[in-house]
Amino acid sequence: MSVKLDSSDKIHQVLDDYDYFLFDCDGVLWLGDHLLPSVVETIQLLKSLNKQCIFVTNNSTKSRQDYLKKFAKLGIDGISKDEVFGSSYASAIYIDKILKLSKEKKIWILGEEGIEQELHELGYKTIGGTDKKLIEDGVKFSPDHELLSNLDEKVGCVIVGLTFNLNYLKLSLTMQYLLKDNKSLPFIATNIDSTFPSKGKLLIGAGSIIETVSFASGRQPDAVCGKPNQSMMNSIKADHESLQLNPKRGLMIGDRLNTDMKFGRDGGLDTLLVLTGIETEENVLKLNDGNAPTYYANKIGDLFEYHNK
Ligand SMILES: O=C(O)[C@H](O)[C@H](O)COP(=O)(O)O
Ligand SMILES: [Mg+2]
Repeated sequence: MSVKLDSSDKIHQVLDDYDYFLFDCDGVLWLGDHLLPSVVETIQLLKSLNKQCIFVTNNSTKSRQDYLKKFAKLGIDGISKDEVFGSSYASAIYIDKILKLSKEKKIWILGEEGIEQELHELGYKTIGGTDKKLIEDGVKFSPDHELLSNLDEKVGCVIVGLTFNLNYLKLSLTMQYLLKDNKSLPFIATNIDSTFPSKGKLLIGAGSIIETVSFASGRQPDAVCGKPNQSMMNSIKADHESLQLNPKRGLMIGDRLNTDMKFGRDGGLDTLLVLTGIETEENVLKLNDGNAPTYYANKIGDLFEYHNK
């Protein structure tokens, strides 16, 4: 049964019990560009107590560099690039270190800038993505579009993530590359999140876009790099030996059960679910012990607000 963090005593105990606080972003720190209450104060409190704060997001639309700008813009200071892990970065590392794709090859992207930047940083050339040619206003889609019949022979891999500027041409080109060479190009998905939490509304998530091209092409992704996949957890543990040695000194904080909470649990960490994103208290209370988060709270800011009571 999950313990609700709704008193100063419980919060003080949590602050004593953990040295590493792994934060999900969408639905925990913010909703879009809307910062959630007492987030800045909570991170300042944890840093003042010499706690390690690490940010682990499945949102592939931004690179780690872009997230540093967003943190600063929202007043969350003192965050460094090696404290940020995103599914765009995890996917780029997968293509480079696991697939070992030649830098002679190009990568077709159905996604936003974050994926482009992380791949470019590793020396890869990309096509698709934010290419303006693919979002020509007022241009009626034609199956005879020259790009559909002139696929780039240098493309060696397809990656799909959350795409805000989505259209039929991009979906169709992605499908052509997934079918190319007898369906032999590696198909990488950034994350499985079916929905995207925004202020006051739930939007379509990366997972739903990936399912669209997957269903159409008759292919399942060869790899899904975001949470709950442990690749980001292994990178974090590789950088933080004492967490590797004692994962129980780590607390994974998130708003989604099938990504964040599973990611933490599979990594051997304890887990805290906050109710400012995808899940409801009702969802949590009906869970059996095996899948129930260690703790839950109304919002992450309660760590600060109850600490000061
Ligand atoms: O659709 C998506 O990609 C997700 O909703 C979003 O990215 C979740 O990001 P996170 O909560 O892991 O920061
Ligand atoms: Mg989230």
